[in-house]
Amino acid sequence: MTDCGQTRKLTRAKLVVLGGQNCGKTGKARQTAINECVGSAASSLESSIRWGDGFLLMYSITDRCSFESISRLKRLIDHSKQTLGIPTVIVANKSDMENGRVVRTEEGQSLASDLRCHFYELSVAEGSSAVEAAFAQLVREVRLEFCRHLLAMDKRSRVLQVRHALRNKLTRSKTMQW
Ligand SMILES: Nc1nc2c(ncn2[C@@H]2O[C@H](COP(=O)(O)OP(=O)(O)OP(=O)(O)O)[C@@H](O)[C@H]2O)c(=O)[nH]1
Repeated sequence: MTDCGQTRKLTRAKLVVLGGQNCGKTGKARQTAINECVGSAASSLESSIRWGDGFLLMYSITDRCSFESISRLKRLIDHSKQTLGIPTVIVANKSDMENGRVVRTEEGQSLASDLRCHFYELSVAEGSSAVEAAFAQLVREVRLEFCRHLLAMDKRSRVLQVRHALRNKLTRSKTMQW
């Protein structure tokens, strides 16, 4: 077991909800009663991405444009963070509006699988338990990433310590030879 959860804790995950207009971002952020910081794209997109630790990308099943913007947003996040491993979940909202559906569930699932993200189809308006589940998944991923980061830093600092000790030893033996 690692110590990253015990000695150094991630006190708050910074979560950002991004997506096209009218897809339900505001409702979702407001509904989420978890102890995390939730932001949406009120500031510029770039600064929201820089600020965030985890991203919830939302589209509406009644709006194909919002669906098509998801890949672009994911690319922007990957580019800005310079890594593909940023915690991200994809949410298809307005599942209660079956009559107006223009994006099939399988399309959302397939996109999420291509982008290696968890996928949820839900209705913010109906307040389904999937809303909480999506955020909980994102928080879990952010915590996991934080642990990975700490472990990598610990490993790097151990390597530096060993290198330093070796250098000291080598310097001492050289001094003795002289
Ligand atoms: N039927 C239905 N309507 C929803 C749902 N979620 C949000 N809405 C409605 O969609 C509209 C837009 O919701 P918002 O939460 O303001 O969407 P937004 O993405 O923050 O919108 P922008 O401010 O334009 O970015 C509102 O009229 C909501 O009531 C849902 O799950 N089902």
